[in-house]
Amino acid sequence: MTENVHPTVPLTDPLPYDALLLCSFGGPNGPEDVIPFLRNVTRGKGIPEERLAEVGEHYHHFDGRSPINEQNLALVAALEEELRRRGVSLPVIWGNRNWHPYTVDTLRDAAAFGARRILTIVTSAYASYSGSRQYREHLAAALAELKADAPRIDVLRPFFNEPGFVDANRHAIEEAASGLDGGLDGAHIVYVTHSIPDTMQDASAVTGPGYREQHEDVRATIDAALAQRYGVEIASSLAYCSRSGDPRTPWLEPDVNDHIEVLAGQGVRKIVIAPIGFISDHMEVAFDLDVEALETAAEQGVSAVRADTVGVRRAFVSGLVDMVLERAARERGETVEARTAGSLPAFPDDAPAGSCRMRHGEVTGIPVIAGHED
Ligand SMILES: CC1=C(CCC(=O)O)c2cc3nc(cc4[nH]c(cc5[nH]c(cc1n2)c(C)c5CCC(=O)O)c(CCC(=O)O)c4C)C(CCC(=O)O)=C3C
Ligand SMILES: [Fe+2]
Repeated sequence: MTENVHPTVPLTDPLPYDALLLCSFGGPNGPEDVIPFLRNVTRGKGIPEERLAEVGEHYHHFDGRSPINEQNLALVAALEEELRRRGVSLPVIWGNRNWHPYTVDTLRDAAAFGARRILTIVTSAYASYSGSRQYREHLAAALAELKADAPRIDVLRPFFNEPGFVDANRHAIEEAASGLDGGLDGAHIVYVTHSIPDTMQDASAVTGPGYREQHEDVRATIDAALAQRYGVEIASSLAYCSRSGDPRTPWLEPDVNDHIEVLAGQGVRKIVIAPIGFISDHMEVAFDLDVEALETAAEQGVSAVRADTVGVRRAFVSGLVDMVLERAARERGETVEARTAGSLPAFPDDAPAGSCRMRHGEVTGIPVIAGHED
C-alpha cells in the first residue's frame, strides 16, 4: 500500500516563470461571509435566491466556514516544500475566484514585487467550462483590471491524467477500503464528481475527450491498477453530486444517492465512495458525500466508506511540480514529453480555440487568456 512517487525528470529551472499561482474557488471563513460569497459565485447565472439559502444552510452546518481555504493553504505549503526539496526557487502565491484573497489582489502584489511571468495551477483537474474556461475568463478579467501592471499569465493544462494524481487517488481508495470488512474484495467503487449540465458536457467534448470521458478514463486506470495489485475483479461506476439549477434542465446522472439505492437493490453491500472529481475535501465532499451519501448508504444497509481526496498526498504534489517544471522547459523551447496515466493523451498546454464554450447552453462571449480563444 505505497504511493508510487514517480521518478522525476531532473528539471530544476523554473524560468521563464517567476511565480506559481494557485488559483481556486474560494469559500467563506465565517457565517457573515456565506451569503456575499454565494452572490459572488452565482453572479450573472440566474440562480434563484432560494437555492442560495439552501446552499447557505450547507455551510451553516460547518459554522459558516468552508474547509477549502485551509486546504488550499496546505497545498501552497506542500508545493513550496516540494520545490524547496528539489532546489527550485519559485514563490507560490494564492488567489481565488469568489472570496478573499481575490486573484486580482494577489496578482497586483506579485507584480509590485516584480513578478512578470506567472504560471497558474487551477484547482480543478478536469476540463469543462466550470473547471477550465471559467478560470481563464476570471484570469483575463483580473489582468484587464491591472492594465499596464498586469503580469503575463500561463495556465497549467488539466492534470486529471497526470500519473501522480491518478496514483494518489488509487492509494486513497486502498486506504479507505481497508476499513471495510474483507477490503476491496466484493466492494463496488463509486467514483464521484460534480455534476454539470448536459450542454456543458457537450461543449467540453467538442475539441477533445469530454468531462465525463476524462473521469471514465481515470476510473478505468485506477480499476486496472487495483485489479492487478489485489488479483480481484473491480466493480465500479461513475456517479455525480451537487447538481443545482432548474430541475427540468438535464445534468449528468446518476446522482450519487440515487445510484447507491440502485446498487443496494442489486445486492451490493460494500461501497467505496471515491471523489476523484475534487482535489480537496471541500464543501461538496463534506456535505454532499459525508453527510448525504453516507446517510443514503446507511439507510440502504450498505457499508460505505469515503476515500480521501488527493489533498497534499506526496504523489499528487510531486506530479504537479513535475508538470510545472516540464511546462517551464517547454516555454524555454526545450522538448519535454508530457507523461500520462490511462488511455487519453495529455491535454495541450493552451486549451484549443473554441473549447468548453458553453456554460448553460449559451456561449459566454467573455474574454479568456491562455487558450480557449474562439
Ligand atoms: C465542475 C465543477 C467544479 C469542479 C471544478 C472547480 O473546482 O472549479 C466545481 C467546484 C466547486 N463548486 C463550489 C461551490 C459552488 N458551485 C456552485 C455552482 C455550480 N458548480 C458547478 C460545477 C462545478 N463546481 C456548476 C455547473 C454550478 C452551477 C452554476 C454554474 O454554472 O456555475 C455553487 C452555487 C450554488 C449551487 O447552485 O450549488 C457553489 C456554492 C466549490 C466550493 C466548495 C466549498 O465552498 O468548499 C467548488 C470547489
Ligand atoms: Fe460548483
